[in-house]
Amino acid sequence: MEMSKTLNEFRVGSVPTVFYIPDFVTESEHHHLLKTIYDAPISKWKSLTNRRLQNWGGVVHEKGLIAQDLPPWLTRITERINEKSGLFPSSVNHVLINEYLPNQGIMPHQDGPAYYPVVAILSLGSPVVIDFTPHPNLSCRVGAHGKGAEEKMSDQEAAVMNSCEWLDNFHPFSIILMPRSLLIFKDMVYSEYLHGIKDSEVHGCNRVVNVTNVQNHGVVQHSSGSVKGLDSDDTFICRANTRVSLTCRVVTKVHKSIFKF
Ligand SMILES: O=C(O)CCC(=O)C(=O)O
Ligand SMILES: [Fe+2]
Repeated sequence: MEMSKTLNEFRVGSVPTVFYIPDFVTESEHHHLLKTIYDAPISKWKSLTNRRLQNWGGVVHEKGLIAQDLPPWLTRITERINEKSGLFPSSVNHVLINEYLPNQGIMPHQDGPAYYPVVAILSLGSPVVIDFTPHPNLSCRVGAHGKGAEEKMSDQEAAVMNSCEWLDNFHPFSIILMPRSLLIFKDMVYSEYLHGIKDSEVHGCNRVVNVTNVQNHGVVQHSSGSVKGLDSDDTFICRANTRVSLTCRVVTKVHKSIFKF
């Protein structure tokens, strides 16, 4: 990341709380991170049905984080994320490392209330497309301004809800995550959108909002109509390799130990 640039210069798309920073780590750091991740004991990996993950920083419980110090090879990265973004209230204290084979992904989801509503995702390995979709309940929640469902909306509030204003502002969008890039999203994108990665080897790019960031890499292809599920002239990327991502967050409630003395 160029020192002179402010975070705002990395904003992408039409929502104001998504940032895409290319080249956040160097080629050499990329290589060493992957090596260190794969040098971890096999027991460090937890296998899920559609991906593997390593959990660093401790276990997240309902009541907060049973904290464990992050290893220095991770704090070197998380401290840079803290410093360059200026968006976290304290040091990043939790890192989830996800590994995806080319036909694996992660279902559309929200990260939930245990975390401070800022996420920084460092990408390694194969490029992928991450999709953001407005939460199905969004219309109710935005329209009611946080009121309980049983509370009645005023006519004015109902008018706001039905106006094009929010409809125009909340639509699906996608971002290509190149290796070595950092994606940051926060606030309403954290709370009002779902994010997910399709479990297919081909990812459509028609809704990608950061195409200019990836133009030089030659990864985006144009369909001639012969790729399954794509219309002619649709754009797409092919995932040939494994992707590894580091999801860096702050768990606000921290317990040093589960034992009381
Ligand atoms: O791998 C990614 O880019 C997304 C990971 C994610 O959404 C999560 O760990 O909650
Ligand atoms: Fe997530």
